[in-house]
Amino acid sequence: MTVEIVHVKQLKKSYGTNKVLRGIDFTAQAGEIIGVIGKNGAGKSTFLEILMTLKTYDEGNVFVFDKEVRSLSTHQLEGIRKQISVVLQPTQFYKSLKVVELLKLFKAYYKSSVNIEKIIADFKLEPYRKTYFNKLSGGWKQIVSLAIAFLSEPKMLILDEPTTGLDPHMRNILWAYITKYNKRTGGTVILTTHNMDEVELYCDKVMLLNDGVGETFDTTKRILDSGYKSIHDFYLSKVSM
Ligand SMILES: Nc1ncnc2c1ncn2[C@@H]1O[C@H](COP(=O)(O)OP(=O)(O)OP(=O)(O)O)[C@@H](O)[C@H]1O
Repeated sequence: MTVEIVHVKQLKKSYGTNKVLRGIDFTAQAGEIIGVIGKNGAGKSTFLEILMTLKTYDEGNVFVFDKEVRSLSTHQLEGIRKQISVVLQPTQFYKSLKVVELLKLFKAYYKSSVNIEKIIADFKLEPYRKTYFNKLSGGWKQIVSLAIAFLSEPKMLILDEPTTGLDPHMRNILWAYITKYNKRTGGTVILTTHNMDEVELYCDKVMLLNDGVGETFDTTKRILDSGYKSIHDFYLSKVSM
């Protein structure tokens, strides 16, 4: 049986006169890993922020866990947000804490049963456990932010360009974690990336945002079976500069 986690119908969103989303249809079933792709400025982050319930929209319907986001009270929104994890930009607050302290703090906040030592091992954070967050390099800050996102054992994880700025080993570590989390908990992952190889390797489905609409929304396998050599080729043939 499939369980629908997100259902979007004819979603429209403008910033002033800039019509960014012009009628998006989209669904995410429990357990899917979906890659949202498209050129710079296509509206990927805007779309994800609407799914995170952080941004308002102008027209259409957005259902998350079967609830229409627009009609929810603040209290109901909080209930939904508890089940979603997102990677937000670290705040000033992070700076004064060591990696292990941050993880412990968020574990307590989320009332998570995840083992901190396992997270430290999985994300290769052992050498940095006592390093202050603000002394970490950009890529390691990102890894810590991602580790925090996994701490809550979310039903849905929304990641905006999670691998940008990570070296090849760290990308592999993150993808290994995402796929393990997905298999173990059946959690749904929706992410944006400009790396088409990652989409091809790890995503069940692909949503191509182009000119404000979902030009293609299909399984990675069907796209490849339809004759494209790779998702990279598919992207280049569909999207002009
Ligand atoms: N808060 C905002 N106010 C006004 N315009 C915005 C705002 N956020 C985004 N935009 C505009 O909306 C369009 C889509 O931006 P968005 O960041 O969603 O695209 P993106 O596909 O994530 O881009 P990238 O791949 O470069 O990160 C762009 O033209 C951008 O300038």
